[in-house]
Amino acid sequence: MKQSIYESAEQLNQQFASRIAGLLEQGIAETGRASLVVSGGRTPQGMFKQLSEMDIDWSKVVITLADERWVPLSDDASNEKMVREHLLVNKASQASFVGLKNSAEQATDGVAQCNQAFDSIPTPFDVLILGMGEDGHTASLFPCSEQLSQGLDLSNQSHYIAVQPTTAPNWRMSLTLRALLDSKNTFVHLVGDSKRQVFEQALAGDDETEMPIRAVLKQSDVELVWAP
Ligand SMILES: O=C(O)[C@H](O)[C@@H](O)[C@H](O)[C@H](O)COP(=O)(O)O
Repeated sequence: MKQSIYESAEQLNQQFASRIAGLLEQGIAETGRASLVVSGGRTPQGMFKQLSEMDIDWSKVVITLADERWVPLSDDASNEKMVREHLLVNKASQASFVGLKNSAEQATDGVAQCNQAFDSIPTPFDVLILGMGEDGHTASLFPCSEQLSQGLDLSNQSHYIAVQPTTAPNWRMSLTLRALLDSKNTFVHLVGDSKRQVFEQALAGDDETEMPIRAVLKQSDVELVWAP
């Protein structure tokens, strides 16, 4: 597996952001548009700031999320809120954004609308950036959730799945494994020694229901991007 290891999170943020910008430019040159799928959580925030300042034609870029927490957009747990504050600013404010949280009361009732909105995202994705939780979840494919098997089922035609983690608050909306695999460039972006250890553990084993990130690692050409 390709690994890009940096000395510090600052160095990672700068260099990773410029690589992503290059891949998006390449996508625009090839097809006129490009898609960037990002994850929520804390890890990407510093990198988003750097990326937002990259000088590319953001008006041709569609940004979306790998997963979302089913909370109002004003809630601090909202990944869309975080992306709007950290990524859809500066030059990147010209990008289009496809959010996952919609007006459905329950995440399960929001899946159909997410699937419709998916049509406006160029596929295969140009860039997919995944995070990972300490339990081996990625996007919102949580090992503890009842819905995991549907999320990992490659014959599932839905692009999204509503998920209830038992170890984290809020229902989620997540891209399914099948949708996650349809990307030209897939990165797992991790910071810190404990995440690195969990990642090594994921690489060393086989059981996808124990650590769902394994399903992505086994089936796509993932690059690890890491800093201490
Ligand atoms: O909405 C989310 O929770 C995510 O997209 C999730 O998959 C995240 O990437 C990991 O939980 C890591 O989160 P941290 O970066 O906060 O550790």
